[in-house]
Amino acid sequence: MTAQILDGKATASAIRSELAERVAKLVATTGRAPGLGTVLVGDDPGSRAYVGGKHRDCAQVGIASLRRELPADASQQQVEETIDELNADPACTGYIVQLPLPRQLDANAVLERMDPAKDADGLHPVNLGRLVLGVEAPLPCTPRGIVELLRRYDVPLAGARVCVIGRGITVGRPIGLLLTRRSENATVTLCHTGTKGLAWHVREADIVVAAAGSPGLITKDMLRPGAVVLDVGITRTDQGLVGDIHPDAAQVAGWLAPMPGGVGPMTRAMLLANVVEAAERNANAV
Ligand SMILES: Nc1nc2c(c(=O)[nH]1)N[C@@H](CN(C=O)c1ccc(C(=O)N[C@@H](CCC(=O)O)C(=O)O)cc1)CN2
Repeated sequence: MTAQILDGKATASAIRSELAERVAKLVATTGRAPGLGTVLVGDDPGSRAYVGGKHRDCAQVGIASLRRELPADASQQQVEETIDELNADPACTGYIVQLPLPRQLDANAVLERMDPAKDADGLHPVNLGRLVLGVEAPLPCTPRGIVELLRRYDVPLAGARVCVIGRGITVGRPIGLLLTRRSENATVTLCHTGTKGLAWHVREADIVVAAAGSPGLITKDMLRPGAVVLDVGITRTDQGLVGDIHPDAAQVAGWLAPMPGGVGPMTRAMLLANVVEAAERNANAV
């Protein structure tokens, strides 16, 4: 067996076309394009590339770009002043702070300082709290992208056993909250570095979301034959980018969202969706 591909690149491209139409409508009705702001601190090449990709996507769908860059040794105060400026800027519909931040900065304090209504990443504590409460809020982009990718390929979630590996703030923790909503109705096991018997948990799962950042962690012998496998891990090595799913896993999986070309492009598309939805909410509020 060779896994069928959950093609995030093609799906994200289709979503961008849908969003471009919604942006054109917003421009026609409000006279203004939505604006996405990004705050990039330091010069990590990966973070710089992701931010660049976000602005290229914006240009494609007609969203305006507001780029803020700070040096690697920026102080907490400098970052918070940038946050205050974007909170106050009417041209900024929503924005993100590219993570991770350099060590000297308190990322939680930065996220808390954001206006929750402008939080395009769904990572402000108020928005994460709304997710827990089941109240409408912008959703974190990678978890939302995973759910959207599975939905567009008709992969059933109701009753599915999902094993998530990784407990980070952008993927592992929020995906459990999303998938266990009544509308998705999956059962989620969240594994992490303290989990005993990882292979047992993975083998129990119908759907595996690997977001540990540990190259080749999930091997074919760990998988239930036919499982749906999503590779969210990205490690930069001298040999290039390596995912958490070992290449051999494709021999056993039923469906595979590969890295690259699976969940990553969906993350970017969902950021645009969050911005367009914020702009639509603002337009309906006036
Ligand atoms: N504020 C945030 N920071 C981070 C997030 C996030 O959602 N919000 N997620 C990641 C980085 N990220 C977006 O910011 C991101 C990661 C990967 C991709 C992507 O398209 N990956 C490609 C492969 C990488 C490449 O080609 O260079 C793929 O999977 O095809 C997009 C966005 C951490 N920080």
